[in-house]
Amino acid sequence: MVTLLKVQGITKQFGGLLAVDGVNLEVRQGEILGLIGPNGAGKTTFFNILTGLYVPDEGSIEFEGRAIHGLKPFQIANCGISRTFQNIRLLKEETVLENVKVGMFGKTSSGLWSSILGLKRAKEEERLTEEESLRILETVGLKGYEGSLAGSLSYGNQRRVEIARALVSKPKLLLLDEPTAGMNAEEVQEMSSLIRQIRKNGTTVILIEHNVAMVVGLCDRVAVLDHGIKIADGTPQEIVENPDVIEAYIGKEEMTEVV
Ligand SMILES: Nc1ncnc2c1ncn2[C@@H]1O[C@H](COP(=O)(O)OP(=O)(O)OP(=O)(O)O)[C@@H](O)[C@H]1O
Repeated sequence: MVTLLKVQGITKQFGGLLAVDGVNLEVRQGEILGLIGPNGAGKTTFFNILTGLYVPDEGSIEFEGRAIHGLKPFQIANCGISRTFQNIRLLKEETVLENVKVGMFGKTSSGLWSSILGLKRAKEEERLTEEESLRILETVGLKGYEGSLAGSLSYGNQRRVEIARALVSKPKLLLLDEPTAGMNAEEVQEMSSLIRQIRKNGTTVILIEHNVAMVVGLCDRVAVLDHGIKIADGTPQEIVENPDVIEAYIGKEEMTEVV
């Protein structure tokens, strides 16, 4: 399988704390990779490094063979990496459609002045963005919600809007930071189906997730962080049987439930 993302020796320190410590990780095109680990293990910091919010102290990141560490967030987004956040970040007083269209920001080629002056090219881009946003809303199961205020939607549906916003720019790699946080069992099932659909449509996924049963059922491979160090990487079955993982993270009882 083709390697999409290759991370080598990535390290990030905050004061005396090594939040991410020499992490190596390869992500293959078309896979769903789970990233798990206890609270404070460095998972979100790792996403922040991948997306350019943090510059790593050491290490390299290649995306499709091109070095991307040190690039600005918008440059990394333009390479085809998109994300959602742990805490829902929507414009709650705006419509669902407007929220999704925001995901195209920086992608359209018409400049600010063309937009303000309503030039033909800007209008055409606006129409295409709207069309694509409506298509993505249908993919994530929100057809008919485009005119609703984002803040009026259920928690689960707000998460879908966030995912739609991340997908509208047609990313090659989607990073999902705890997409099922606060969801009930039915919503978790629906989220798993949506992630499978996203992969089927051609997007590779890295998923930070605390719900181990979901990770085991959904992911092709799982990587485990503990205190910033990657302690394991393998198939879900290998991970749930790995003694280091059991000790560091989940505890024997919980692990046996999902094996
Ligand atoms: N900007 C920052 N400044 C200082 N410390 C930070 C910063 N960002 C993260 N940290 C610290 O780095 C460590 C890793 O945090 P991170 O949020 O990456 O963990 P996590 O695995 O995502 O945890 P959780 O599962 O709770 O979301 C934590 O100790 C955190 O307090």
